[in-house]
Amino acid sequence: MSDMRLVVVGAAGRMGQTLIRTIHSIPGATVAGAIERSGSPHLGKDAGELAGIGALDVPITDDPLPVFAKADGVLDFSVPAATVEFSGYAAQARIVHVIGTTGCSPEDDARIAAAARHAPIVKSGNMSLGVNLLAVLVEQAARALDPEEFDIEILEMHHRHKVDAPSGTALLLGEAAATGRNIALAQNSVRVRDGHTGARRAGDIGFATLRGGSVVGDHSVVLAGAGERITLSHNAEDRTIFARGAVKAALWARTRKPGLYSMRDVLGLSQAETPVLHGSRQRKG
Ligand SMILES: NC(=O)C1=CN([C@@H]2O[C@H](COP(=O)(O)OP(=O)(O)OC[C@H]3O[C@@H](n4cnc5c(N)ncnc54)[C@H](OP(=O)(O)O)[C@@H]3O)[C@@H](O)[C@H]2O)C=CC1
Ligand SMILES: O=C(O)C1=N[C@H](C(=O)O)C[C@H](O)C1
Repeated sequence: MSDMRLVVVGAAGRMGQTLIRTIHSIPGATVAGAIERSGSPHLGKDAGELAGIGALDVPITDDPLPVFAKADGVLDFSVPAATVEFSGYAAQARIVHVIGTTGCSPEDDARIAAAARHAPIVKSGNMSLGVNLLAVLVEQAARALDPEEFDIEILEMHHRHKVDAPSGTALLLGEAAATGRNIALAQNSVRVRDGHTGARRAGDIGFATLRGGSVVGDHSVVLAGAGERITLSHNAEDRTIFARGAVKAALWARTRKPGLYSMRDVLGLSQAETPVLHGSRQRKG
């Protein structure tokens, strides 16, 4: 099969630049376009030069339609309003849309699900192998432990520029815990505590958010019982882990039917009792 031609939207952002570098380093994929918002100071610049890998002859543009028409897939780590719009354009072009954008509302998610009727979409709050394996472990731990005896709290820390909370990953881990307990997260989560809150309700899944400095992404799930605590955690040290996952998702989705898929589907963790993850990374040269 020919190289997959991938467009990066939000190409000048932290993830956008990481994606340009990562696509360029992975066999089977090529940078076919780079999109930024209208008015961005980066319009017209070469995407490769901006990402620090030298010219790729891919100018950054704010006109997605002609770029999508010549591409096989879109990697999108931008903002919710743009992601919803791009999901419509990708559906129109019948190309893969990989969505890493977090902070989407239920209405945004409904529009993305509608677009997935026409093209394959992979959406996940975290594209890394480690976090998706962690989610499987959290689900298993939550299933194994009695909610009357073990309280679940999810703690996350990110860099000072992050705009949404709790993080997409914290919510993904909360969903995993809720699935393990066979409950709905929305009805059993406490996302903020302040003032005289009263005692903790058994069965709640709590969230706590820290922001500061340059932290790429730290997540811990604490299962706290009387006299003992289990902590399952993941620390992201480099954004390349998310970008590699996104490219892997695009290559995987290329041969899939229209539908909304998760990173667990891509990594084969959806059904796995004992996940086999050896040799899942590839690199050029
Ligand atoms: N799922 C995962 O694995 C991961 C998800 N993320 C998520 O990805 C998103 C981006 O994160 P990050 O790269 O740190 O953020 P940045 O702010 O660095 O990047 C976002 C980019 O999108 C651009 N943008 C805004 N509006 C549009 C538009 N209409 N069209 C095209 N581009 C637009 C921004 O431009 P400007 O700044 O000029 O407004 C910016 O360059 C966040 O939601 C984050 O949570 C991040 C890492 C991993
Ligand atoms: O904004 C970020 O940086 C990150 N966002 C994602 C999230 O909201 O969980 C994934 C990762 O933790 C980095």
